[in-house]
Amino acid sequence: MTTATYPFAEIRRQLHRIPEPGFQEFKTQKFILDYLAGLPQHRVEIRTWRTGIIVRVKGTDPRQRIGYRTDMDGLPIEEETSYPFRSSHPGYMHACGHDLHMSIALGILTHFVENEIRDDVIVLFQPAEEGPGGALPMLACDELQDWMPDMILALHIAPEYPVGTIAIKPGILFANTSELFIDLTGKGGHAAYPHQANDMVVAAAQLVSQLQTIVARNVNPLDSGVITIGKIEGGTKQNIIAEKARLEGTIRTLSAETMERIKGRIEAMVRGVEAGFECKAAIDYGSNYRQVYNEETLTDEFMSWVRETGVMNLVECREAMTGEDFGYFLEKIPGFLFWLGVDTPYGLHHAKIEPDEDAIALAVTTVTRYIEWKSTP
Ligand SMILES: CC(=O)N[C@@H](CCC[C@H](N)C(=O)O)C(=O)O
Repeated sequence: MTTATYPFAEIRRQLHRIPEPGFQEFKTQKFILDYLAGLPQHRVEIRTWRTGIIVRVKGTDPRQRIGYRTDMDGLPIEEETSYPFRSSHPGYMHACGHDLHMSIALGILTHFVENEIRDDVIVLFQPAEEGPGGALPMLACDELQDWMPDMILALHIAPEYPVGTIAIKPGILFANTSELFIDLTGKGGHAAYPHQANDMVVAAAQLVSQLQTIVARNVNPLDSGVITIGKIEGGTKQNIIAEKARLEGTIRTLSAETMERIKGRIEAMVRGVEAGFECKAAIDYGSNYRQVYNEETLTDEFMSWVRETGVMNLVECREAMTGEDFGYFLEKIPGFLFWLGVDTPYGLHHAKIEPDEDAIALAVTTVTRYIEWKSTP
């Protein structure tokens, strides 16, 4: 961790203390609203939507609305960083950088409150990116309709790149995602009488192993897919045969066709487990996110601008199997998302991740300069 004194790093630390689940970002929303209340009000209009916030920074002679979006929610992870400003919410942590994303959004917004710009700048604080997904309902909400941006951008922290790096590519950047929940119900019983029960721990174990064959055996090796089961629950006590088990996971693909193929194979395997173990199974796909697809013209232009200005180092990266509901914004509005290097040995969703806060000021400078450039007559 650096000892950055930049004010938005301090804001990030305060936000880091209060990670909240999707659509429960009440303290986060209040913190941001309190901050916004301290800004000169004649340049801003503020609307709330559920736990989200939409801010319009008024341009002097607006010809377009330029959007910038940040996510807001934390993750159910018990923090293990060395920070003195660790999460004050037991079992919750900002482990995906949304605290940095929000502080950068506030830095950008503050810049345009203090420095006039021709066009309107719309800053979106979007809840529930980690699930169940705030982007789709936010896009449909009444509060956004007359402020809908003409172009939009966002960033995501990237642990693997040095500070001062932007990594991006035109076209697909993040995968299609689908959550996966499978509930198995059999017959419980005494541990010593397996012949009188249907053990759902054994059924779940077999199903997890079978699911791992789908990408290896059913997906074209030249295509990409991931099935991760991140959580298994089952049973009640060590000497009771489990009546119920639940698998929770996520599916990732680079194409909609592969997503359908994988879901078809999951359904077939689950039917097989039902028959084989004489149990009942229910599949729920939870929330699904569209791929993040960077609009080619704007992305190429942004990449050239970064190279020419030298504001940061530019890396043309490969696509990743991460998901982001910002993909829904990009389906409707031309724009792009880029990775922002934060140089930490621990990856996203890790309890020890400590992003380098020097990236915050660099991101604010880069995005504000870019928006100013796009807004120049
Ligand atoms: C950037 C990032 O880590 N995003 C999350 C999005 C989660 C989508 C959904 N809840 C799922 O688990 O499928 C990710 O895990 O990639």
